[in-house]
Amino acid sequence: MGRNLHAMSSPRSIARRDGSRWPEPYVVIGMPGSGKTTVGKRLAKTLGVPFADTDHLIEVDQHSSIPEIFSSRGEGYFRDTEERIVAETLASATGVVSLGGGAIMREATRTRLHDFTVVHLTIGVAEGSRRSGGGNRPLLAGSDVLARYQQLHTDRAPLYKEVSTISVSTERRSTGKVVRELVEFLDPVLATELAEESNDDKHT
Ligand SMILES: Nc1ncnc2c1ncn2[C@@H]1O[C@H](COP(=O)(O)OP(=O)(O)OP(=O)(O)O)[C@@H](O)[C@H]1O
Ligand SMILES: O=C(O)C1=C[C@@H](O)[C@@H](O)[C@H](O)C1
Ligand SMILES: [Mg+2]
Repeated sequence: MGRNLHAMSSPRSIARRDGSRWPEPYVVIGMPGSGKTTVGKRLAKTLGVPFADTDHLIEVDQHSSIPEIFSSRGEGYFRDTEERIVAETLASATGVVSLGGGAIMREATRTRLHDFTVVHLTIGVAEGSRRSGGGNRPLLAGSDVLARYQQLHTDRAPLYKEVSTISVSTERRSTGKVVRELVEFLDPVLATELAEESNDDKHT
């Protein structure tokens, strides 16, 4: 296991590309900009399982974008909605589920996550805040992004740690590399098959 990946325990389920077995979803958590959507989508594609992103499901449920929900209803309303959507999604989803960056702030959500294989994507404060700029993240909109990102990181780091099964860095590493490492941990049989396929491709 490389220095970029730390496993706290074994995965609870094995997902196969043919869809034969994945009794419960893998859940992806991490700071804004850590790559939950990007890595989650690619991981699901590689495993051949469905992908869901609770930020997107909240927007569908509310017929509104996340910045609009924050500005018209406030953060408390957003967090209540998020807690409900995360609970519904975890109760019914299979495959890979990426959560919003702050979902783990709710104790009820952390308690639910104790039953799942949780992948924590980590990122340094400088790179994470650089990736999170722009207007689409209400908690990080405007100026002083670095200082606010640092504060969120300090507040949340112990909460991510509390619920994660495995943590992997996405700093200065391609999405493909991160996904390959995750598949080696979550489904070693598939990882070997994929490595063999890629070797065959190189020799044909
Ligand atoms: N491994 C990577 N290397 C470089 N850039 C990346 C990597 N992974 C993601 N990014 C870029 O970082 C930005 C944020 O990624 P993404 O939207 O997947 O993060 P997120 O964790 O889902 O964020 P949020 O919490 O806001 O939903 C995107 O522009 C994406 O292209
Ligand atoms: O870190 C956060 O608190 C957030 C992250 C995003 O994924 C969204 O869920 C929303 O912008 C809040
Ligand atoms: Mg996202």
